[in-house]
Amino acid sequence: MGACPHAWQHQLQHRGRMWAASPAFRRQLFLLRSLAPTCADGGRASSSSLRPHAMSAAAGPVYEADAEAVVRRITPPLDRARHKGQAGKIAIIGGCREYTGAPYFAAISALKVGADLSHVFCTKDAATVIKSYSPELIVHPILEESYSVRDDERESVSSSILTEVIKWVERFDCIVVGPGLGRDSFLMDCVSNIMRHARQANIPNVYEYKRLVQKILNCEVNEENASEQLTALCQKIGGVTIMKKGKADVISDGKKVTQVSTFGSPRRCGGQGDILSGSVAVFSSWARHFLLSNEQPKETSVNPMVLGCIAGSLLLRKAAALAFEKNKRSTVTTDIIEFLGQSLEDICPAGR
Ligand SMILES: NC(=O)C1=CN([C@@H]2O[C@H](COP(=O)(O)OP(=O)(O)OC[C@H]3O[C@@H](n4cnc5c(N)ncnc54)[C@H](O)[C@@H]3O)[C@@H](O)[C@H]2O)[C@@H](O)CC1
Ligand SMILES: Nc1ncnc2c1ncn2[C@@H]1O[C@H](COP(=O)(O)OP(=O)(O)OP(=O)(O)O)[C@@H](O)[C@H]1O
Ligand SMILES: [Mg+2]
Repeated sequence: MGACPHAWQHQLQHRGRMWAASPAFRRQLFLLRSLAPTCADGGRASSSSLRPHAMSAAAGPVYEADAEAVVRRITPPLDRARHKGQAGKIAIIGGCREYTGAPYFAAISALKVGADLSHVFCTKDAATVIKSYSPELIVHPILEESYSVRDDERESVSSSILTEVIKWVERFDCIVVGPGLGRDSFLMDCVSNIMRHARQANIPNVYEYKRLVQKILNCEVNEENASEQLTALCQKIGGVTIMKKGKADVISDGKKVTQVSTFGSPRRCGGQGDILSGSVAVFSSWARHFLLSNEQPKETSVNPMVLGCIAGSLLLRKAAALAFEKNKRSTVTTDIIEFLGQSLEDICPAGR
C-alpha cells in the first residue's frame, strides 16, 4: 500500500548506485538473495552473514539473519527535503474497553522508530483513554463492540465501520491489526471484513500460534519439525509472512525460514509484542520503499515483510536489553519504548 515518494525514491536510487559500486555490495546481495526463495544457489551456500542454526528441520535450514545489516540497508536517510508522511504512515487497528495499552504501545513505537504519522482505529470507549496517553497519536473512535450494538443494527453498523476505515486504508504504508482487540465477536467480524480489504501478515505468540496450527493445519504444535510446520502454515494461509515469537523470533513467508536470536531481556512484561508490531510495520514499509527504489535482479524476489520482521525483532531486542540494564526487574514496556531511538542510532546513526 502507498506509493513511493519521489524525493526519497531518487535519493535511494542514488544511494543504490553508490552502493552497487561498493565492496560491501556482494555481501549484501548475498544476504538479500539468501532471503529470496528462488535465488541462484537456492540459499544453500553459507556466509558470515547467515549461519544455519542447529534447529534445522525437514523444510530446510533456519538461517540466523544478519539483522543489523538489514536495519542499516532499509532505514531511509533523514533528508531536509522530505515532507510529512514520507517516512511512513502507520495504522493500528485495535483497542477496546479492556485493552487500551496495547494499541498505544504499538502506535507510539511506530513513531519512536521513525514513522511520521501513527493512527489508531479503536472502539469509542477506548479512544478518549488512548488520546489522553499521548497527543502524538491520531485516534479514530469508530469500532463498536457487541454490548453497544443491537442485534438488528449489526449489519448496518458493520458496513458503515467498513466504509469509514476503507476511506483511510489506502493512505497507510502498513496496517497492524490486533493489539488490544480483545475477543468480542462483533468486533472480530468487523475486523475480519477490514482485513479482507487489506491483507495482513500475522505475528503470533505461543498461544496465538497454537490456535493457528490447530485450526489451519489440524494438528498440534510440534517443536521437532518447527520450521516445516511454520512454512506449511504460511503456505496454507495463502502466502502470508508469520513471525513465531519466542526465545528466537522465527520468520517465514512460506519459502524460507530465518530467525533473529540476538539476546534481548529476560523480562517478559506484557506489551513487548505490541512494540514489535509497531516496529515491524515501519520497517516493512521502509523495506518496500527500499526494494522499489533499488531494482533487484528478477530472481531475487526479497519479501519486504520478512525484512521488516527481522529489523523489528532486532530493534525490540536491543531496546529491551538497554532498558533491562537500567531498570532490571522493574523494566516495563514504557521503559523499552524509551530506548527504541538509541537502539536504532547505535546500528544506523541519523547523521550517516
Ligand atoms: N496494556 C495492554 O493493553 C496490553 C494488552 N494486550 C492485549 O491483551 C490481549 C490478550 O493478550 P495475551 O498475550 O495475554 O493473549 P493470549 O491469549 O495469546 O495469551 C493467553 C495466555 O497465555 C500466556 N502466554 C502468552 N504467550 C505465552 C508464551 N510464549 N509462553 C507461555 N505463556 C504465554 C499469556 O500470559 C496469557 O495468560 C490481546 O488483545 C493483546 O493485544 C497485550 O498486548 C499486553 C498489553
Ligand atoms: N523466551 C524469550 N526469550 C527472549 N526473548 C523473548 C522470549 N519470548 C519473547 N521474547 C521477545 O519478546 C517479543 C514479544 O514476544 P511475546 O511472546 O512477549 O509477545 P506477546 O505475547 O504478543 O506480547 P504482548 O504482551 O505485547 O501481547 C519477541 O519478539 C521477543 O523479542
Ligand atoms: Mg500480543
